[in-house]
Amino acid sequence: MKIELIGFPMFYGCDRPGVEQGPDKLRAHGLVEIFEKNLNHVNDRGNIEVEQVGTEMKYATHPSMKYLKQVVAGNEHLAKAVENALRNGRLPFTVGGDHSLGLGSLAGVHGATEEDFAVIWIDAHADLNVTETSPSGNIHGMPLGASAGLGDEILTALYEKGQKVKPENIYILGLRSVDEGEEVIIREQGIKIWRMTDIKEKGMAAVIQELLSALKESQVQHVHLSYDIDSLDKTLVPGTGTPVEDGLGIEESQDLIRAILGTKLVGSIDFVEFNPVIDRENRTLNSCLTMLETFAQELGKQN
Ligand SMILES: NC(=[NH2+])NCCC[C@H](N)C(=O)O
Ligand SMILES: [Mn+2]
Ligand SMILES: [Mn+2]
Repeated sequence: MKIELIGFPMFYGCDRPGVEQGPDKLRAHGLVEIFEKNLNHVNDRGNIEVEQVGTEMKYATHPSMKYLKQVVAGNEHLAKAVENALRNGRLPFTVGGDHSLGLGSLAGVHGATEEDFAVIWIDAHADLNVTETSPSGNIHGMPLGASAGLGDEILTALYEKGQKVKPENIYILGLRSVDEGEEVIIREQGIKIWRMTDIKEKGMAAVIQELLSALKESQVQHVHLSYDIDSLDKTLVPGTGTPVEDGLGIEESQDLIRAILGTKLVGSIDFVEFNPVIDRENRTLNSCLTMLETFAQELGKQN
């Protein structure tokens, strides 16, 4: 298993500075070494270039989608990097930055894979908004919807025109903050979800079984795993822009990650929304390092 680490230092998608420091903060605390300890081939290709602009650019390209041009430009670069990594036989592991990077990541996966692939989105939020349903205008609330071909063409046509992933191949886990418009999209598109209430009711083991059997049935050969750290309970991640209570515990999250990676179908990963500037007592940093260690260990078993 060869890993390509990609940093995506962007805050434009969440409109909250600090999250762009996530990749370098994690590097300073051993990100690369965590992977090297567990895997033979790790290439840190550094950070994707992100244009630096001031707040006057927030609504310069669109009346409600913030920093639209900058988000699109950065994600076009990311898509290329992800596609290249996959074509070179590596697993792209993209570290954010805000979750708008799902746009570039999924576009890159779509570019490199011939067949349908699945997306597992672990998140307190659905990130399925379109311009009309978004309560904030923050594009990090839209990447999954746009990748499914919903909403404004500027986002759906990013990197390549059209839908990147079929709604029937989307699985969201950890949900507990879903906007009204997103609820409608989930229903209409038949997107498979497990809310925190489902996880608490059934237990993580049962949810994992449901997820794995649905995946198996779909027969996809590539799974993209997008991990938003705000899926964890807000007490574990004070350093994230949109924390939500009643989230996953570390062990639950580790069980889930181990089971998903255990399928050996995961070919690309995102790790997003760590904002070191608003962290408290390094709680979020430590949660991130613990989870990254779990990712690395499990990927290491795939040799
Ligand atoms: N990737 C995230 N943390 N997304 C949070 C999105 C919050 C809210 N649903 C919005 O669209 O503004
Ligand atoms: Mn998210
Ligand atoms: Mn989230």
